[in-house]
Amino acid sequence: MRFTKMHGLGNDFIVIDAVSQQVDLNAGQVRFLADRHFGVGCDQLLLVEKPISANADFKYRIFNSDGGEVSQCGNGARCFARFVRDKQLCDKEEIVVDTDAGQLVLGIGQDGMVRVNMGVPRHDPAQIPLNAPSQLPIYHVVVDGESIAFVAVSMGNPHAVLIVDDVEQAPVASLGRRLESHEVFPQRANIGFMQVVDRSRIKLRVYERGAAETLACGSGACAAVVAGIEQGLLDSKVNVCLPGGALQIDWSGRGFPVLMTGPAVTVFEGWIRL
Ligand SMILES: N[C@H](CCC[C@H](N)C(=O)O)C(=O)O
Repeated sequence: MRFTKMHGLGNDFIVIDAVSQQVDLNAGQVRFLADRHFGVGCDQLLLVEKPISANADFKYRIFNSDGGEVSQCGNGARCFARFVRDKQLCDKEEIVVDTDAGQLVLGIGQDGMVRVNMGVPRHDPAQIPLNAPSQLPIYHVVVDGESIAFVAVSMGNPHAVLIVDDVEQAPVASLGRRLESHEVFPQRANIGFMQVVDRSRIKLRVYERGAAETLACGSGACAAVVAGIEQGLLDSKVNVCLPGGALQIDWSGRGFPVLMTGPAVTVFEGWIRL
């Protein structure tokens, strides 16, 4: 099976063309391919498939390194666009992809940066999903006797955003792991730790569902900007500084889509027998 190794700000992917080759992976095979010692190594594995909808060009499927299939991956969407363009699978200015959470629209600019319309964020607990009786601006859960405040939002995948004074000092590994699988999130969640630098700049670290802390999280960057704007802390155009680099996130408010712009890099091509 042919694959391409790519990354978006160090959030790395195995990308597989499942249009021109027959691909049928089970969770164990995904875990093997994602393993950084016994396999190829990646945070997520992405499949490029034939579309479901009449107006779409492809179906975009995403698997975390723990083998679980999920519905959204922002950095992966940029790599998806770069992949289909470089492989000459699609030469359209705008590429429409079906995902399990709706459609994304991808475009590659003259500067080589990739723009993604990440869709409209969802706040209803049932759509996140979140075990809460009603929609609140801030939720609280108790972890090890401490009350933790967070903003909850779905970008097609569940996110909890914590506002912290200093991301470098934030307990990303310990608290991120506990919150990721907290019972308040029936499908687990991605946990973002956001430091507001000013109204147009944040620092962010993300403990990802099914992958632990990554160098960058595209949907997490979108969720953090939405949370910051909802809390009145940010303007509509925000530079998000992640450990692996920076993304530009734009959001005009409820009912509007979140727009993400950033790089996508091909590292190497490979072939593996499963
Ligand atoms: N861990 C995420 C999927 C990958 C998201 C991230 N890599 C991104 O760039 O959005 C989840 O389980 O929802």
